[in-house]
Amino acid sequence: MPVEERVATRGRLWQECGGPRGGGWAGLCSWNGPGGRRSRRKGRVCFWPARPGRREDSPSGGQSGRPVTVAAGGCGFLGEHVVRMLLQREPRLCELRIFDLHLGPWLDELKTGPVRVTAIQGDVTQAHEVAAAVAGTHVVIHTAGLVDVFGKASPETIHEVNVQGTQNVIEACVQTGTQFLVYTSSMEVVGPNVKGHPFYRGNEDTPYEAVHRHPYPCSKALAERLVLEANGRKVRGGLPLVTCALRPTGIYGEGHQIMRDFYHQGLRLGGRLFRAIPASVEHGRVYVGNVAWMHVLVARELEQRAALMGGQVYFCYDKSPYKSYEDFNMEFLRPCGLRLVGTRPLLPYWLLVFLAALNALLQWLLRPLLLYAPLLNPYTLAVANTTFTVSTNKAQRHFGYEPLFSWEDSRTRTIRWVQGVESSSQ
Ligand SMILES: NC(=O)c1ccc[n+]([C@@H]2O[C@H](COP(=O)([O-])OP(=O)(O)OC[C@H]3O[C@@H](n4cnc5c(N)ncnc54)[C@H](O)[C@@H]3O)[C@@H](O)[C@H]2O)c1
Ligand SMILES: CC(C)[C@@H](O)CC[C@@H](C)[C@H]1CC[C@H]2[C@@H]3[C@H](O)C=C4C[C@@H](O)CC[C@]4(C)[C@H]3CC[C@]12C
Repeated sequence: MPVEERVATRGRLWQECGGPRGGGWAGLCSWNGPGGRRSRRKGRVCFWPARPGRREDSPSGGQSGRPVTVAAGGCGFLGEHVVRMLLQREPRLCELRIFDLHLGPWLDELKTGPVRVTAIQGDVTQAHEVAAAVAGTHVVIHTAGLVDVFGKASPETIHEVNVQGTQNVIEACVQTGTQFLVYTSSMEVVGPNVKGHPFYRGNEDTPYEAVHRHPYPCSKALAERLVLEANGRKVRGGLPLVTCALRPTGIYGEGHQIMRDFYHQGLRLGGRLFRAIPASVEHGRVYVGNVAWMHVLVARELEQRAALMGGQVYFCYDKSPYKSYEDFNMEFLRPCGLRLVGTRPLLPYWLLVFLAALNALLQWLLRPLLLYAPLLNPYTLAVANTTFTVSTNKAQRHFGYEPLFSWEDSRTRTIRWVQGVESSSQ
C-alpha cells in the first residue's frame, strides 16, 4: 500500500476517533486488541558485523561498522535514561544522535566519552529534519511524543506530534536505509478503555476491548499501528524494515514530573496527601531504568531476532508491586515526609466526578487567558479509578529481558531523587 494511501487510511481511522479533521471528540478509535498486529515477512535480514571494523554491505552505520543510534525524544524523562543506558551498556555503539525539540544542558557532559554524541535540535513533525537526523544510522529508538492527558496541548497538536511525527520517523527509516525501529508505545494503547473495563494482570494476548476517545491514547494507538504495519517494508538498499513497539505501564523514577508535582502538592498541604482512589484499584507501574534497559536490549537484539521480534509489541514490566496509584506513590513520598490521609477515599466518587468536570470547564473558560491544567480531570480520574496491571514474560521469552533494577533498588533510587527535588527547588 503506497504511503499516501496508508496515511489516508489512518486519517480515516483518526476521523473515526473524532480527531482534528472530525471536529470534536465525538468519535472513538478502536484497536485490534492487545496482541497488536503480527506481520511477518520472510526476507534476508542484514546481520550487523559482530566485530567492529568489518563493514558488510549495510548502507548505514558508524565509521568502524558499529551501529549508530538515534534516540528521538532523547531529552525527555524516559529518553534521558535511554541515552545514558545506551552509553553505559551498548559496547558496540560508536555514535549516538540525540534528536529532540528541547535539548537538555546535561548533554554537554556526554561529549567527553568514547562514543561520539551528536545533539540535534529538531521536530519530528518536520519530515526533512527527521530524515537528516536518521540518515546513515543503524537503529532508531523513537520515544519522542506529547504525553498530555491534562489538556495542555490541542488534539491536533497531539496527533501531529504522536502520529504524523511517528509516520515521519518511519518514512525517514525507509528513505535513508535505516533498518531497525524501536517505538515507545504505551499501555494506553490497550486501556483503560472508555467503558472503564479493568485489565487485571493481563498480557500482550489478553482479549480486551481497546476503545478510546481521549486524544492521547488514540494517538498512541494509531502511531503503534503505523509502526507495526511498517514492519517488512523495504528500506533504501532493499533490506526489510524491522519494527517493534514497547508498551510501558506508568513509568516512575528519577525525573518523573508527576511524582514531583505530587510531592510539591503534599508539601503545600502540610505534608499530607488525601486519598481519592480506593486502595483496591491496582495500577501497573514500571521503573524508568528497566524501561530504558528494555529499549536498549530490543535495539540490540532486533537484528538477530528479526523474524521473531519484528512487528511485535511487548509490555514493559519489572517487579514493582501492584498497588493503587496513590499507594504506590507513597512508597517514595512517605520516606520523604508525606503521609496519605484516609484508608478510603475522603470524598464520594460522585463529588470527585463533579470536581473533575468543574476543572475541565474551568480549563475551557480560562484557556484564552491562561493554561489551567490540574491533575484531576475526567480522564485522569477515570484512568486512576480503573485497574490496569500486566503480568507477562513475553519480553523474557523473545529476547531474554530481565529487569536490570530490582524493586528495592528502583525504590531507593526514586526516593533519593525525590529527596533531591526539595533541595533543588529551594
Ligand atoms: N511517562 C510515562 O508514564 C509513559 C508511560 C508509557 C509510555 N510513555 C511514552 O514514552 C515516551 C516518552 O515519555 P516521557 O514520559 O519521557 O515524556 P517526556 O515529555 O518527558 O519526553 C518526551 C520527549 O519528546 C520530545 N518531543 C516532544 N515533541 C517533540 C517534537 N515535536 N519533536 C521532537 N521531540 C519532541 C520532548 O521534548 C521530550 O524530550 C512517550 O512516547 C510516551 O507516550 C510514557
Ligand atoms: C487526582 C487524583 C485522582 C490522582 O490520583 C490522579 C492520578 C493521575 C494523574 C494518574 C493516574 C494514572 C496515571 C496515568 C498512568 O500511569 C499511565 C499513563 C500512560 C502513559 O503513556 C502516559 C501517562 C499516563 C496517562 C499516566 C498519567 C497520570 C495518571 C492519569
